[in-house]
Amino acid sequence: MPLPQPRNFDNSILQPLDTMPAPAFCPGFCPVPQNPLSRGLFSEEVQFLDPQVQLRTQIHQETAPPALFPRTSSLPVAILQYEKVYPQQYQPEMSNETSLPFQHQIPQHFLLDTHAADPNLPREAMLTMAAISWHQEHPEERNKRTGLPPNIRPSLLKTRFPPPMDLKTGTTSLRLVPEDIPDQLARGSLQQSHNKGMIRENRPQTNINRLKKSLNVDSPSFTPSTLAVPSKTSSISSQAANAAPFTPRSLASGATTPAPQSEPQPTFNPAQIREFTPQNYELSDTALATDGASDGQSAYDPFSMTGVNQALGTATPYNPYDESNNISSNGAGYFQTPTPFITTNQPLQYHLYAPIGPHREDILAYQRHAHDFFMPETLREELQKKAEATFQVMPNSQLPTVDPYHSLVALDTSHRKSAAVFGYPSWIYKATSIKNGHMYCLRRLEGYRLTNERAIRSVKDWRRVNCGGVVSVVDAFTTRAFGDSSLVFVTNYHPLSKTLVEHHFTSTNRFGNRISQAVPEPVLWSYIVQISSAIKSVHAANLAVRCIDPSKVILTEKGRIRLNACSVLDVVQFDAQRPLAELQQEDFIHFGKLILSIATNNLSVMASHNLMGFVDQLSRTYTGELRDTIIWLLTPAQAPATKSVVELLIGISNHIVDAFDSSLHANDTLYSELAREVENGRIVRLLMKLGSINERPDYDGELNWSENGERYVLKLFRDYVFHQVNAEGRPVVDMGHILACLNKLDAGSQEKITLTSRDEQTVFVVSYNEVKKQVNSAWADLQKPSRR
Ligand SMILES: Nc1ncnc2c1ncn2[C@@H]1O[C@H](COP(=O)(O)OP(=O)(O)OP(=O)(O)O)[C@@H](O)[C@H]1O
Repeated sequence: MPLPQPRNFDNSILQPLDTMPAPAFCPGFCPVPQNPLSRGLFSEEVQFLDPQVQLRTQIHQETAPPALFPRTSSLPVAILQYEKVYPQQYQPEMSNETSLPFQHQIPQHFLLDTHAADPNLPREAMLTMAAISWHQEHPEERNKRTGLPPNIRPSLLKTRFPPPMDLKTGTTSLRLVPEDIPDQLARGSLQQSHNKGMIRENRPQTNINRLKKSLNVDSPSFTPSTLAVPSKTSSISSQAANAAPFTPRSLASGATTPAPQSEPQPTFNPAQIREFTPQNYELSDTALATDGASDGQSAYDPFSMTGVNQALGTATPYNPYDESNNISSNGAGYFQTPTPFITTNQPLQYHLYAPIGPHREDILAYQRHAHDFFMPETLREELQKKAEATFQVMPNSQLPTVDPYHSLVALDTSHRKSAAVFGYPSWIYKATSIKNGHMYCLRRLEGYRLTNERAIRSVKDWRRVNCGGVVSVVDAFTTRAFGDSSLVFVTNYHPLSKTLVEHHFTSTNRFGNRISQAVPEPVLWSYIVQISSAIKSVHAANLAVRCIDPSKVILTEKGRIRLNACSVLDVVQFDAQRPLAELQQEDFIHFGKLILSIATNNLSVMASHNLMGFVDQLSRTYTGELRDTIIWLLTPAQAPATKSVVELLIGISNHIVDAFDSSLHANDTLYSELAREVENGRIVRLLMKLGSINERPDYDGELNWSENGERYVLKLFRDYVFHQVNAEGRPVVDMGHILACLNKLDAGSQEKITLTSRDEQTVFVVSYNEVKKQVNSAWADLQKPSRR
């Protein structure tokens, strides 16, 4: 079969597809990403819409410039800057500006740095100098060798995925299409594709018969009717959307009548195809040309900020995320009635979230790990473990319900209970309150008999103590639910907390021997500052802590301690009626012993009366200032003088400032993490909206609701974000791309993207802002009450 000769191609590369011999080398286009990762052999598939011909050319890797491919390159190259030509014309035709034989159409978003979350995307393409000069220097030879009609022009075959990145086999596709497709063919093809309902076609189009039937973006049949006659009600004008890509050539050149109108056909009227008819494209926006200045006319903009709205002259009638609109802002509402379900005790798979593999430190700003978009793994794991501990239940538990607390879980780590601290063995449980669903910590003193009602009422005073360094006391009562007479103290629950004994005195080496490691001095100062602040609050409430013991101070987060079991001794030793001033002075001594025991790593300090030996040990490891502070705490004031906590605070003010500063830093860090999660929360909301709209089987009796009007663009947008494929039809899975797209959608960016229908016959160029309005409009539809 004699092959038609494309004007711009050396006919040596013309091969019929069905025989498909090894393609001959032909200099041509080579999209070359700047990122050195993507270097490698690159081939291009060139197809002609001419039913007879499909071409395939192989681009040799040696077309790459020496600078980019030092090992293999030898030929000089010219670099095409597509940014220059793209905004003016998206029409797949030869660019006069560059006087190059083919213009490789790369959608603009591939060229933008902001889109560079995927480092694989090329930002410019190359044409070998050899190819340019051959085409320029041999016009006659080229005409002689290539015989395609002059209306054959190249265009992109696939635009919905980024040009490929496969190191070895990356391919992209060009195709050549006639400038004016015979109308019969066009009509037939479009009708077919319309009837097929845009059935997905994933495979690269290699079938000539398919080409016969299909259209391309050049076809005038796809011209929206409203583009031909721009009107005020047209929601997307070509000017507004920079929608040159949608403009048939005749429109771009100033003609107002596209080809189909000059030859009316009863079988096809593009204006009847809802997908391509902009009258439903944007329900309320009449001024897209003003770059979103008409936002106020949309039903609502849930993401708008007041300041921005003012700047844009917009008004938001209803913002569903406005705090005032929230029905319930208390997350605890979700857990109000936890059911005591039986669960196998499987640990969460924390490792699944952890970034695995080598960490590359030398990556550029835009080459980020997916994990960079989320909170640090350590923090996430800590929070998840705490959540898991909080909602842990004990299947088949023998523990009773202690009204109003149920689902008791024992927190004690040992069965051996000493009565050393309170005079009674004490047990600790986590429990859920039936009143509000919150978790509390129950401390049960076994075998306690209440003799004086006033004793238990003293706990009420502890409710007034509101200090971050004290575990809040909620309630106290006696109960026989455990089969004995028990006294129960209810305090706040801090999941996965450890006592200072567990934290500092139980670490062992691999032989089971205790490690005695000196606790760093800054840690001790941090404890001193925190406990001083707690004591200040307690003393200010006319109470005494009484129980400052390493086993009754809990570590709830890293470096964060709280005084626990306050109020217990007030009840248990109520009858002793010791004066408050004496108890408060005693607090300083207990405080001094606590720090001394941690500093010397010796628990016997707490019971010892001769402390000077321990104090002397301090000077080996710690500064004189710490030693002096401990001595001050341990030394009773000479009567009638008393020590006050304010005195202490003045003495350690230096360290208080340090602690305050590090607390501010920690606060800042958490705040920025929180801000990052806020963005992720927004993305989840966007996904929920898109998920509700996309592929909805019917809406208000309308079966194709999710396929029609603006929803069709959303469907294509979903493909663009989630279903990208490379030239071989393989999925391109890039979380960076997904997140970047969704963030831009959320922000309503003016950046334009190219959306291609699944049969690759229709191309929309829309901005994220327009897609965002479509999402909001469709979402508003869904929220409307039924019309029936
Ligand atoms: N409010 C609380 N929230 C969460 N866990 C707590 C709370 N209070 C104590 N715990 C945990 O319960 C466990 C037991 O605490 P407890 O005060 O009984 O210490 P202990 O070392 O068992 O002392 P003792 O031998 O005197 O009973 C510890 O792991 C502690 O971290």
